[in-house]
Amino acid sequence: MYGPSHAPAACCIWRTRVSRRSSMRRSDPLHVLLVGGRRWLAATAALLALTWVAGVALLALSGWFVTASALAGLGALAGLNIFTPAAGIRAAALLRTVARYGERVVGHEAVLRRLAELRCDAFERIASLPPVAQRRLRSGDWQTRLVADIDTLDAVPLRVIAPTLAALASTGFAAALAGWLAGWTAATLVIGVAVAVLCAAMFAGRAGRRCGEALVAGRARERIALLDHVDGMAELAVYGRLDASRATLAELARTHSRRLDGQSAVAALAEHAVQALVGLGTLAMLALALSAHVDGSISGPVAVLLALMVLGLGEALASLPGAGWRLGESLAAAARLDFGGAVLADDVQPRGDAGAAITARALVVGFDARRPLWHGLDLDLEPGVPLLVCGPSGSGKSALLATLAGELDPLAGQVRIGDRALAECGASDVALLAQDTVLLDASVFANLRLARPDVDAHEASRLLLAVGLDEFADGGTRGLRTRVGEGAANLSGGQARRVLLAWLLLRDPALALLDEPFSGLDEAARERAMSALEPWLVRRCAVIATHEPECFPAHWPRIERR
Ligand SMILES: Nc1ncnc2c1ncn2[C@@H]1O[C@H](COP(=O)(O)OP(=O)(O)OP(=O)(O)O)[C@@H](O)[C@H]1O
Repeated sequence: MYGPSHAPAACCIWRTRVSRRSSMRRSDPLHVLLVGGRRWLAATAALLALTWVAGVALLALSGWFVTASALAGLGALAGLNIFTPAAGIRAAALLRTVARYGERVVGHEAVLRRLAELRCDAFERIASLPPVAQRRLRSGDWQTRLVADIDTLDAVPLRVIAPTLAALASTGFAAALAGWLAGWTAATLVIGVAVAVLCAAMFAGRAGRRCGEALVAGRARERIALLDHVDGMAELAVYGRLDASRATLAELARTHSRRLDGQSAVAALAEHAVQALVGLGTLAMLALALSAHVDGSISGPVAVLLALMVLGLGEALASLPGAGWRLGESLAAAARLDFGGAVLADDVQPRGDAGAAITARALVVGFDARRPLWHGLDLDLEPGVPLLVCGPSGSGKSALLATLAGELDPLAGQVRIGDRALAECGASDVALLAQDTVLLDASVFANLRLARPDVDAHEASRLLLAVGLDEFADGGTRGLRTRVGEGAANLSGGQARRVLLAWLLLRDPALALLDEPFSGLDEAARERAMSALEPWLVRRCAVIATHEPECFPAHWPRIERR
């Protein structure tokens, strides 16, 4: 309502959520993904290496067996031990299938768990941003960060780190086998092929990084524009800008698909380069092995085994360029989840600010500098002396509260909490109960736990009783687990308001801003809620916008705009 972004309103209740996570989880997402899940990642890489080694063994052993059978001829076949190689081939085939299945299960289990954690972390970060910083994020932007950017990160463990480690292990295995069977020249050739593919991967990585960065930024721009278009459709139609907005969207989509084409071209080029290098490597190994066979140092079947082993290694090496070009996209996505060094609610300056004074100097409030709603307002708020803001409907009471909460930029002047400017304060410093603050479609208890995650059923029930919601307290007719429904459809307006009051009482902000806190309550409910609220209000600075100043103690100061 008060700015370009929907995030503040949507996150209003979430913003209070206090993280109890370890400091590791607050570091950058790649660290969380790789260090936090290192055991799973190691298991994934090991299973992938096993898959590829089994693949190499399968191809090489099959080649050896077919060649040995062919060379032995029909007559001598009876003398050839076919059982050991056949068992080896079957074992390699079975191992390859089982290891591949295990790699998929372990890898995805690990990554999906980590992505879920990252998503919660990112949500907490956005919700904990000071309102001023929160408003800088457009709704499409924070949705892109929470969904698409986090999804992009799954490439790092699954398509970058695990395949690279597994490709190195497979190369090591193939080089060792080649060295054992045909000497150091064959081993060097295997390593040479791997190094050549690695160079191609680095080239693809450099090209892909630029492409990936542009893709991530473009995707965010496209989603922001799309949501702005859908949200503002009525206004765009009224001002005749619908076609222009559609054209912008189409242009963004075209640019995005051009970038995707560019990325596919890099991937295809890298894939062909790997196939060419592996093909050349296979031919080189065949030539080397045949010359060793002519020398008599290795048998014919072993020569074929060596050549096919290089061919089999191609599957492992083919993953390297993909790892390179995906890294750019993932790094760009990870950078977008940094939120400019945003801090979580409990990272913000040590609290104990609950007793701090709030000052506003020469504050000008409004939506239009030519018609300010409040002009040159000076406020000195002391804890224990709540200020009532009165005035007729539309006079700017909510606008003043939104400005004090940092959700609406002042037209001039500034607000300070203690010795800090409002922009430096964390979301936990200010609690705004706006007229449109909503409950989430979850249980009453879950909604209360958003204010303080460690609150127990006993404490939650105590507060619900205090605000007159006996039916939702533990053991009440409906109970704490009552689902509030979408838009609190399962609750009356007065009940929803009192759940929000209980939610507010669980918080400990330096500045409490209440907009018509008792709307929808009858006199008895209002009096009960007031007696719960009053001791909480007088422990901090508070500003209350109201049409009913007579509901509050007569000695509380008030300002009025007519
Ligand atoms: N986003 C906005 N952009 C422009 N003007 C707005 C916006 N939101 C509110 N206004 C206007 O600002 C004025 C003050 O609105 P505000 O909601 O602060 O009044 P209020 O005193 O809180 O009213 P009420 O008592 O009915 O809640 C109104 O004229 C309103 O139409």
